[in-house]
Amino acid sequence: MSANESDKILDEKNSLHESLSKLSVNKDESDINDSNKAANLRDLEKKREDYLEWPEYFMAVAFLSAMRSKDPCTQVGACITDSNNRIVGVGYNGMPIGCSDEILPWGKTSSKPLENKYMYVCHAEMNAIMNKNSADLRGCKLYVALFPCNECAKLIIQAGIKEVVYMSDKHKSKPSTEASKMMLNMAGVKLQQFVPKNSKIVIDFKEIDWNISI
Ligand SMILES: O=c1ccn([C@H]2C[C@H](O)[C@@H](COP(=O)(O)O)O2)c(=O)[nH]1
Ligand SMILES: [Zn+2]
Repeated sequence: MSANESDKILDEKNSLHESLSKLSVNKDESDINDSNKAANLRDLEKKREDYLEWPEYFMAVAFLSAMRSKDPCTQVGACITDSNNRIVGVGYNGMPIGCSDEILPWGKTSSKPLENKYMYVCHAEMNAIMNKNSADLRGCKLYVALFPCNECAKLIIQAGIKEVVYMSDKHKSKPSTEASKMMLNMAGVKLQQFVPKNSKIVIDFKEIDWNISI
């Protein structure tokens, strides 16, 4: 055999080898794809593990409700639940029914008390209690974005709510928060700061694959 012929045979052999190894890489990829598909199908037959737990869900409802607030500084939401984990009241801070939130003030820095929001705004907890859809709230839990003020604490106690789960305690040094804590403790209302398991809970309508056109 000539040197030329032997080179040609060697080239053909190398090229065959290359094609075979490409085929085997493709086969590996397709094996991985198949096993991913199988795993996804198996997942669809099992209970989901990343669903929202009750406390996360109720606090998220409180925060969603806060998004309805027109207060430019602080939006507070509250969600009341019964012993069967049913939501029995939801509310956010806003002006009283029939009192125009276009006319009443939203500011807080006027030297005239009548020109500040504080005289008029109904607190989230008050609205959640007033909006209740069950006969009474005895033994219920209240989930709220901000630790309740002293006025809300009185309503919580009188309504028979037995536990307050709050997110922020940013006004802890205010006398109204101190008075609130004193009364809630005296009345035996359990206080628990919420520790979120999820740093984010997102509803992205565009991500939901239900053929919704946005
Ligand atoms: O227990 C509470 C305390 C306060 N709020 C509401 C009332 C106001 O609308 C804001 C507080 O306004 P700032 O500008 O932060 O003073 O929060 C409530 O709903 N519940
Ligand atoms: Zn309050």
